[in-house]
Amino acid sequence: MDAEKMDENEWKYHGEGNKSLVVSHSQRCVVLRFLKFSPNRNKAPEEILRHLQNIVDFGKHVMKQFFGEKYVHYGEVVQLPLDFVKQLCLKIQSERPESRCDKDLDTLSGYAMCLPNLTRLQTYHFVEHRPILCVEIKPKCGFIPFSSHVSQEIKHKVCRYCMHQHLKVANGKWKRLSKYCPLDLFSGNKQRMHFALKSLLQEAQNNLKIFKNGELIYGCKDDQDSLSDWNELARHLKPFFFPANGMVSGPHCTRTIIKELIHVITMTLLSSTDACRAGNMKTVPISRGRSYCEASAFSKELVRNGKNKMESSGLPRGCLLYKTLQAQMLDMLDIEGLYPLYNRVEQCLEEFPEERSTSQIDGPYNEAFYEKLLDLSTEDDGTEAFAFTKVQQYRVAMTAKDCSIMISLSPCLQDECSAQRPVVLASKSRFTFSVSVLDLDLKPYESIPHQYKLDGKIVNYYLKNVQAKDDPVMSNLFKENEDCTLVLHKV
Ligand SMILES: O=P(O)(O)O[C@@H]1[C@@H](OP(=O)(O)O)[C@H](OP(=O)(O)O)[C@H](O)[C@H](OP(=O)(O)O)[C@H]1OP(=O)(O)O
Ligand SMILES: Nc1ncnc2c1ncn2[C@@H]1O[C@H](COP(=O)(O)OP(=O)(O)OP(=O)(O)O)[C@@H](O)[C@H]1O
Repeated sequence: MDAEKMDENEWKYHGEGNKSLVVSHSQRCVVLRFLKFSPNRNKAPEEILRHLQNIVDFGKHVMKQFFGEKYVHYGEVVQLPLDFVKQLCLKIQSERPESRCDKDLDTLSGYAMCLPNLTRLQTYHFVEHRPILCVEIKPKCGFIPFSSHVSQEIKHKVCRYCMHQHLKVANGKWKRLSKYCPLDLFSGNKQRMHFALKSLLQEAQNNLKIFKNGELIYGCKDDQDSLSDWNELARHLKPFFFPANGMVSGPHCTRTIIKELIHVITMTLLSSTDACRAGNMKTVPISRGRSYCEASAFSKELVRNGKNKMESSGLPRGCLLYKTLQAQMLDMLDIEGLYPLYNRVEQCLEEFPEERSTSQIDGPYNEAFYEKLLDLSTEDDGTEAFAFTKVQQYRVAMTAKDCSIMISLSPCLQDECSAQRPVVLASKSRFTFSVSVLDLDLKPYESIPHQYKLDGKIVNYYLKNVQAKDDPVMSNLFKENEDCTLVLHKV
């Protein structure tokens, strides 16, 4: 990128989350990712540079090891002319969703990250000219805590996402409850995965977005503003899935196209396209915890239909969902077991402030940082070293619980075949595809007390307002099925 020749008119607003804002280049397949801050909380340019460099290093030296080279695009830090950033900020301001405007784009440092535009690219080095469809999923936490530190039984039965839904609707963040349950998506069972994906399509919230040729065509722009018409989506998808035939439109056609989409996403999510270093390490306890969530609409439906076996086929070891789950499971103690260790770290830092840098809390996130994450013991020997390791593992797990998966699909012909590019088949079409993971910024050490409080709030709200009203017959039925365990392959 030639910093001298930056022209804000070549860039457009692409999207944003809570901490960063992304603009895409209109011709080239790259995006710029800027940090955002609350007004008047601007940091010194050197601090921002270090923060961004930390994000890149964390992707490069840590998350790449967990997820595999092909799945992680860590990009690079770039320095941009301040004038360009200021003009860009003015240009995109009107397109920003209101709910995200509590934070401002950093226009003072001139630093940003440059990344491949994953909604338009199949591989980093490949510029695509053919149409491209991209599905972004933020799957959230895919397991139920197995830690003995958990104090409320409900946390062993209902997953955090399903409990949190009730609090979010009560707080007005979303209008309706979603039927999506991450445990269904992470089950590896196709029927459960289909149900999870259909639920995401019904109520996308901030967990699903669909892009066509880099433009958002489905999902939330804003808490208030969402593109969620299935007929409209089917109209966009039809040329991808039924390129040759003139299927009539209507509800049947829409359903068929949506089914095709769900099938293709499931297959790509189960595909193994990369190997990684952490794949060889003995990771997290397997076959622990429950493999289904009592609140999942799928589970409830099965029980209602008198079926007492919850299928959990297990995820193939090489697929991105499996790797995401393994990284999430670095949270072995649950926030309830972790919080006392955080306090131990705090006490240590008070006495020995220099430990903050020795223990790499604020980086550098290098090979040494990664190596320290590999100690999976859960026996507390009372040392500070144990506490530091568990705190860092927890931060990595939280990052994996909040990342997004990007699946890009590009139609290809039958005779087009490449050893490097996997292919997924639909009934009447085929696609080359790639799967990537994004938003791999290490969660801050300082957010741990917030996590602890939020966990309490979510559980208490659920116990008071939801579980108390639930049918007791239902929970008795579930008791009969408690032998189901998480079936993951041994490593
Ligand atoms: O705590 P959660 O599960 O609500 O996750 C937060 C997300 O809310 P969600 O539930 O996905 O709607 C939240 O997403 P939204 O801003 O609500 O779209 C952020 O991703 C937040 O991360 P950070 O503080 O920006 O680093 C996320 O916070 P972390 O918990 O990952 O720190
Ligand atoms: N490399 C990329 N290519 C294409 N789109 C991207 C890329 N990186 C981010 N995006 C888009 O920008 C949105 C916001 O980015 P991101 O999730 O990194 O923001 P965030 O503020 O860190 O999120 P959070 O709210 O989870 O903290 C994403 O949901 C995605 O749609």
